[in-house]
Amino acid sequence: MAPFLTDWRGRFTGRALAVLRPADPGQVAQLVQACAAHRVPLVPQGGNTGLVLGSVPDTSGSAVVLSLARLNRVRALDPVNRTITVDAGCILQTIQEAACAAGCLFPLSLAAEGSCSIGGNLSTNAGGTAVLRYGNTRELCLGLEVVTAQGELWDGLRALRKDNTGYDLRDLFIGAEGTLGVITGAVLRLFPQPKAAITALVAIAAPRQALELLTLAQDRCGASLTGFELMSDFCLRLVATHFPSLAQPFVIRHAQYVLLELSSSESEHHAVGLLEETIADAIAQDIADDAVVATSVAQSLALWQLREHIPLAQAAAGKNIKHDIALPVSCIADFIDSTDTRVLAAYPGCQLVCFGHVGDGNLHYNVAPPPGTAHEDFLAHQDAINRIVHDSVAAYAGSISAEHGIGALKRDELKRYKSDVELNMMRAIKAALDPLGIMNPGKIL
Ligand SMILES: O=C(O)CC[C@@H](O)C(=O)O
Ligand SMILES: [Zn+2]
Repeated sequence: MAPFLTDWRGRFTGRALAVLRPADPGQVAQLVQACAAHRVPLVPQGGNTGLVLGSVPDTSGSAVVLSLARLNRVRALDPVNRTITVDAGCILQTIQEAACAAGCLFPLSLAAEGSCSIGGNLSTNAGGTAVLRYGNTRELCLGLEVVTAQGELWDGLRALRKDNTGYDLRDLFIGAEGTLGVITGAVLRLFPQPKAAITALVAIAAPRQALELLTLAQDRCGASLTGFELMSDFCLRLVATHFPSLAQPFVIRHAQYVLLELSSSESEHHAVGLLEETIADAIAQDIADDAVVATSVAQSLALWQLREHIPLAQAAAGKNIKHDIALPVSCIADFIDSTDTRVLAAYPGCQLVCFGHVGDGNLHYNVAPPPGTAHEDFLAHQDAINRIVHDSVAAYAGSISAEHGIGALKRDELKRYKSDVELNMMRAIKAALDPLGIMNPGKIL
């Protein structure tokens, strides 16, 4: 059972009575019925790539893990309706490839796409790198199939873009992290494939310039702007240390970088032209200091690899304290300035690994120990550091979880930052749909 009991970051290992591996939604329903009859808690699990301990059991050993991995079929694809219907255990990359083979795009894209599954993406309302243009997983889902906490199979696999027939149950299960029921299938939206996607790495002096560049790029490029990621020089140095084979384009270092992606429904020529004009404008207005534009798919991929290896480089460096936060885009530079000051005043020398989906107002504000300090020892400061960072998030009316969810890791933080009015509505929903409290207990609430 070992791989099902430990989280991706290796931070926590739970215990379980058993790992259940049903083959189809009917078997999931039967298993949930049996668990309900015997009051056995269930922990639904997809690819187990989550970062907030949402898909591993606690240490009581009283629960079973319900793996959806064998529910891995693409059920149907409708190129005219532009939808794909899939099992919950389908690997995200398999869905992307099936869409591509039909000349369509399924835009959800994140570093774990080779091993995460769509059920987990839906259950956490995963974000990733294409949210700016296509939205979160929630926006990409039209219908769901769910096994309720009573073990009934709800067929909500509607392939409709409009459906105003009462409470939106689909949206309740999305982002519920398996605490209300088990998602077993989904109807997802597909999009036309862009003709070209061009990437650039733009060097800037500070996060404030990233916001100016974002406004400029959105004004100039509109919906063609499909990616906008910020990363500090420290992040790229970390990648260079742990993945020296990845080429770093800048010889002279700059303080911050923006990875910018433009997609065109017209042609590569159009995308390159638009990107070059935008960057030239940014340099003329002193927003950007320098830039490299990828001139081939391989070069584009190499730039994205630098970005996607930041969490891997952090994992290789040792344990760190992660914050996945959302802010109004306009507050990002002020947030970084003021929070850096506060964290560094309390923990001189600690390493701030700040990067993320700035186009969506989503930062990964990760804190690692000062060089030479044992990473394990540093985790003792987790609560105090969370307090500084999350209080700062609250001061800017942000959110303590943008795209990773709450799981068990941030449950106490959620209690601190949500109002009683909101928490009580959430508890009422939980009690109504899962009165026995067997669905992923201890997660979120
Ligand atoms: O490890 C992190 O903090 C972020 C992981 C992921 O959301 C990413 O954007 O790469
Ligand atoms: Zn992210």
